[in-house]
Amino acid sequence: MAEPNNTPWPPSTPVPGSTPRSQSPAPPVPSLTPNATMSTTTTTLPLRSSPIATHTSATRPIVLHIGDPIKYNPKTYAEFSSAFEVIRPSTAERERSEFIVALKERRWGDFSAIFRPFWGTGGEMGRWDAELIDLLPDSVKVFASAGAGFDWADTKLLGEKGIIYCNSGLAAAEAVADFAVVMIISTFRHLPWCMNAATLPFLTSSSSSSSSTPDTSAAATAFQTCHAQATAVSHNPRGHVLGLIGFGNIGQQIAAKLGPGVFGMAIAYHDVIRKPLAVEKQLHAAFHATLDSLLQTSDCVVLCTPASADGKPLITAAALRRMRPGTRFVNIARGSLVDEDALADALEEGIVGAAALDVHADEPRVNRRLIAMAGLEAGNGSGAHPGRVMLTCHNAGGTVETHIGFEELSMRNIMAVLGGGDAITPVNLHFLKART
Ligand SMILES: O=CC(=O)O
Repeated sequence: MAEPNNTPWPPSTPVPGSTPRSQSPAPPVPSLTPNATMSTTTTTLPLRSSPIATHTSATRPIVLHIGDPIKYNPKTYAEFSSAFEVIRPSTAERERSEFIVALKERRWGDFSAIFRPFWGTGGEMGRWDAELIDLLPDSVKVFASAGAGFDWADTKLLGEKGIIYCNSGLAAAEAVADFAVVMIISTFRHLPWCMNAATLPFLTSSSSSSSSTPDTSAAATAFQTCHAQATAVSHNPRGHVLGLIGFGNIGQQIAAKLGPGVFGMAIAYHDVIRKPLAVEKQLHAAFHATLDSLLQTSDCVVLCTPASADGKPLITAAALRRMRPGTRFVNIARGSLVDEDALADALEEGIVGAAALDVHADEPRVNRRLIAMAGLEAGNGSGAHPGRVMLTCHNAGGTVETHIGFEELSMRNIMAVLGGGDAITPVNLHFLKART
C-alpha cells in the first residue's frame, strides 16, 4: 500500500552550493490536468509516495540506468537500488552502434525500466526511434527521464509498445519560468543593447588589457548612445498583454510571476486543452481558443509548449504575420517550433520588435541573421536599433535545483510504476490507451 508522503515539490532541503536566506515557497500553481499535447507536464502537487514492491534479490526488476550516477539524492537512491537491480551501461556501451548490439544480444537481460536522470549524459545513443524501441524487451514498462522536453524519444511508439514515458518538466518548471521572466523583460528593455554597449566595444578594442574603459573611444560612444537612446524604445511590462502558447506548469508559473499584482501584465493563453476555470481565475488568465486570436492580442508572445509531434514549426511566416506590429517574441520551449529565417524577416520588417531565444532550431548552431541583430549593429529594418535579440545557450532549465528534481522525480516515477501504482508525470498515456 502506498504510504502518505508529504514531500513538497520542489523539495525544501537545502541545496548543495546555495544558501538561500529564506525558503520561500514556489508561487502557487493549482492542481492541474494530465499532460496535453500543447502543455508542458501538468501534475497535482505535492508528489505522492510510490508503492514499492518488495523483491528478493533474485527477482528484483532490472532498471537500465543510462548516464551519470546519481549525485544529489542518496536516500532515495538507497531505496531505489534496494528495490531494483540497477545496471548502468558504460559510456562506450551507450554509443548508438554499441547500444544496438547490446540490445540485440540482450546484454542487460529483461529490464523493466529505463532511467535517465540527467540531460547532460544518457543521450549518447541518440534519438529513441523505431530502430532502438523495436529492440526493447517486452518487459520494459516505463522510461523515466530528465528533461521537460521529450522530442528525443518517439513517445507515441513507446506508448504503442506499452511503455509509459515520464518526463521531468515538473522539476524544471521554476527554473524555466524564472529564465523566461528575464527574457520577457529583456524584450521590453533591450538588455542585449544595454549589456553589449557597456562591454562589447571595450572587449574587442586593442585597449582591452587596460583596467578602465577609455572615455573618448568607440566604447564611450556606444555607452552614451545606448544611455541616451534606449529610453525611447523601452517600456514597462505593466499593462501589456503576455500571450502564452502552452499553459502547463511552465506557462502557469510565468503567469504567476508576471501577472496582475506582481509585474502587472495581463495574462492570455492558448492551449489545446482549456484549463479549469479555477486555474484561469487564480492566474487571471484569459483563454484564446485559437492561436491566431492569441497572436492578434498579445504584446509579447512566449512559446512554452512541447515540440510538435511532426517536428514542424508553429511560429511560421504566416503566424508571424498575425502578430501586431512590434510584438515581442520569446522562445524557452524548443527551437524546432520556430521558423528562424521567418523570424529574422519579421524582425527586419518590424513585425517583431524584439526577441529572446534560449533554444535554437539547429543547436548548438545559432542562426547568423539573429546573431547579427543581437550585437551593436542596427541591422536592417526601418527604425531598428541594436541589440533587439537576446540569445542564450539552452540554459533556461539549467539549475542545481532542477537537476536534484530530475533525479528524484525519475526515480519516483519508476518506483510508482513498477510498484503497481500510477506514474507521476506520464506524457504518453493516450497512446497506451489507444493500444488497448
Ligand atoms: O530543454 C530542457 C528540458 O527539456 O528540460
